[in-house]
Amino acid sequence: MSPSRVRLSDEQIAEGLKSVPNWHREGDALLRTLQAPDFPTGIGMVVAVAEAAEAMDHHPDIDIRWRTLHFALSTHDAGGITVLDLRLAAVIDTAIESVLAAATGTHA
Ligand SMILES: C[C@H](O)[C@H](O)[C@H]1CNC2=NC(N)=NC(=O)C2=N1
Repeated sequence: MSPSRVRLSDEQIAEGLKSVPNWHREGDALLRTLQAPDFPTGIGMVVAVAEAAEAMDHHPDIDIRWRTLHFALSTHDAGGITVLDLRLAAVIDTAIESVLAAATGTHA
């Protein structure tokens, strides 16, 4: 099994979460919930995340209800949280920020 698909320890997860402060752990998943400004922008976020996840070959669970997006990350093959989930969390944050900046015309 590649190192990236090895379940992380509680300590490793806690340490990794420091780099992705928008996320928190619940059991064997990393979770993030956010509000999009409107439904089309929320869908745009989902599309951007989907493209990034496909490129990584590591995919989030996504739930969107109007403007509320829920992301849950876990490595199914490992039955828990791996470094792939921490990497995907950072990738999702970047994708969301990019779509939001484009939608609101605010580029850093
Ligand atoms: C064959 C393919 O690489 C695997 O099925 C990938 C696809 N995307 C995945 N996504 C997630 N979240 N967990 C996995 O174990 C996983 N495995």
